[in-house]
Amino acid sequence: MQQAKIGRLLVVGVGLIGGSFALALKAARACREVIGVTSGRNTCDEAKRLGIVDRASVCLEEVLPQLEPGDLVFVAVPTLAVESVFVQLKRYLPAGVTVTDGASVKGSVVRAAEAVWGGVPSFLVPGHPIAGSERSGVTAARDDLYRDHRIILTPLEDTGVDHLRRVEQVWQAVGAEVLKMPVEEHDEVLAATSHLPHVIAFSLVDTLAHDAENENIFRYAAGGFRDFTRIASSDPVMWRDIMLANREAILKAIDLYSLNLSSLRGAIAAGDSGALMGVFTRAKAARDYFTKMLAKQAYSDSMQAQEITFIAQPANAVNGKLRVPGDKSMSHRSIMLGSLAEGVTEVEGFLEGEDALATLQAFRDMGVVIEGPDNGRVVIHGVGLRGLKAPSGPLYLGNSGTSMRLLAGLLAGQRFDVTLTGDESLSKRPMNRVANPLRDMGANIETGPEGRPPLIIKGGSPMKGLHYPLPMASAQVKSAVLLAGLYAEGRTSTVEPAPTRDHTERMLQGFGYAVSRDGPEAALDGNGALKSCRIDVPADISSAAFFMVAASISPGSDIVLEHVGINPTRDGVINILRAMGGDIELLNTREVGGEPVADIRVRYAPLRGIRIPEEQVPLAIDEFPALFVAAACAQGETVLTGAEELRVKESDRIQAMADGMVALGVTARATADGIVIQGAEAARVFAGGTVDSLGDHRIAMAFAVASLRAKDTIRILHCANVATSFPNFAELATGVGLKLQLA
Ligand SMILES: O=C(O)C1=C[C@@H](OP(=O)(O)O)[C@@H](O)[C@H](O)C1
Ligand SMILES: C=C(OP(=O)(O)O)C(=O)O
Repeated sequence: MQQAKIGRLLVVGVGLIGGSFALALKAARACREVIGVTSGRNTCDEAKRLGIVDRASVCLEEVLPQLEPGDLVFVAVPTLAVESVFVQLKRYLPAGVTVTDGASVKGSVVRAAEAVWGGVPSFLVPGHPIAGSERSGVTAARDDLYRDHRIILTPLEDTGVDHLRRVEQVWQAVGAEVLKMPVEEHDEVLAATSHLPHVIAFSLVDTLAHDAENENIFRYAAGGFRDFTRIASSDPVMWRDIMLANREAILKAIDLYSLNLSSLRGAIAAGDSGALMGVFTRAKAARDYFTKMLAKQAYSDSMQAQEITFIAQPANAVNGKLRVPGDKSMSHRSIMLGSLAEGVTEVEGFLEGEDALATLQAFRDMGVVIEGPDNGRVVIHGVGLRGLKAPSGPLYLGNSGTSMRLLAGLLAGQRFDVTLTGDESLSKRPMNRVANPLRDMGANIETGPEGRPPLIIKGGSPMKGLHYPLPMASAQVKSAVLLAGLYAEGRTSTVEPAPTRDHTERMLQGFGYAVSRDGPEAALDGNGALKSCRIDVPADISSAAFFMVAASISPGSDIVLEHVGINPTRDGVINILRAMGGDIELLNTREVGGEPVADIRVRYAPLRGIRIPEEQVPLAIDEFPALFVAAACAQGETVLTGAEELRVKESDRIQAMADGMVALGVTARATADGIVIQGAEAARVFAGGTVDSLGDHRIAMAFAVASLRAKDTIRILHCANVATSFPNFAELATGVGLKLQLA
């Protein structure tokens, strides 16, 4: 049985909010008695009959003196009636009793307290449950109204620590999540998210109800009207009070909304289809995002937002045909170049993973109309090289290094200022590798300490072409410089120390922008134009790699990966697995939209350890976590060198994989620029155990694949970011034979 959190509960106002609190506390056995105070005898009787209160009274001053230290008073009357309750509390409330409230406006509660006590007393903890319904009154009370809902408390400087803790504990006892916020912030947030929608719903219904045609309007009103206006059935007194109590913040919200409504009116009047699509696609994306957040699915803000653990039980083989999601690198670039093109670009096969969605959202935030994604289809209404608009706030790029580095280049030559931010992992990644050459081109860019994000880019800097020999083999750096070159005076060229993925060069050419390529050098002239086109994004070889390794290490496996991009700057995983003895066949090889594509058949074959040729490293840079699992299952030693770049990915992938493999009983030793792995021939190479993916999608998926040769269950921590590159990994993996569960 749950321990009582408080002594007695006195609910002042036994309606939906107060009554539900009383019922929930009783259900949680968090208090020993509930006393209700209501304004009418009938409500008292009803509250007792419904079992909401143990006893009830219409007279607050009669009940208050009976309270003792440790008891709690919950004031749940309409906002403007709070002050009269406080007057009584001042006279009759015994010391040691805690008071909280449920009013929707906190500024007015604080003002009422100041009027009565001359300040906010330490025992008063203003609060607001973000739960409710259009129903009101004692009969609407429910014991689960607050379960999984948020409660905002707005404690003040003088609020007593014990009182605050008591209020927090009772809300938690009824299953609510407690947040804290300053009073002013609460009132502004609520004005926008709750009070304004009520104003609009009341006003819409009132407008239509007074129309001469109202009968027809209500008779034929379809689902939309019903959904939209549900809240106009709410309690008028409560809402009148809220409007008066939070007047300033609500007026601000109404003014902003009126401005937007009148510009939407203007767009409709002018037949401006672009402006209408802009508003509607942005709003749809925002609404979908919000639905995903409520469903606790990640979207651009994954690591902190949720915890996912993979539980991978030993499995035997993978079999079947599957198409993994679209290529991440190409998906990013399709949005970037489509936005800068003139005309409408249609993309098929777009990766609906968080990284690519972060890029998409960034361009929406800069005024580009983008329809979709809808089953991998995206339609981008390009604005031309000079058509981006200043975003209203920082561009948040989640976990995506590619988004931040390529955008840095593309935005360095704009006329507006912009700040690029990211999640905890991205905020630790080095950005001077792009900031330095961009500064050499004339850009004004500041980074955080040690060259880490955020990137603060000041617009209006004239850019000039640069010849840039890259200090490291990085497609992101190469692309950032070339994209900045689009805005530079004269010619910009890059020379890479080893071939890296060339999607930027290929796709620019697909958009009709001339890029000259000569061995390691790529060059373009600034101030040209991109012409819209169609893009077919093939399946991502980096995602396919997990299944290539899965099939290679588990006897009896035979798998076909359909429509995979096999660009020669990305095919290191095929070359390395083949060198280890892997059985990989490329079927139906073809060219789609300027990129080579094939169906890849992989069958089990015994692998042997190798010294991985350094020239393969950039061609397989993202596939090493999976390849290390293959190495652990190969006969003999595998040695990787020249791969120090792996240390600055979403995690330090050398250390993360070495630690995880050692935890699973494999002999692996991290070196400064690689790893040495002793392969084992046993049927079950990996012991069971727990490994930490450190929030790195590729580490998480690699250890899931290891379960095919594991003795016991592998638990993989912090796997939410798998959604950045491969949102349906678990579903596809279990479909072909892995035994993977999410917890
Ligand atoms: O340009 C790209 O799309 C990418 C380049 C690579 O990064 P580096 O350029 O840092 O090697 C790769 O690791 C990343 O996943 C995607
Ligand atoms: C390194 C990766 O991506 P990014 O640099 O875009 O975060 C990756 O996907 O493995």
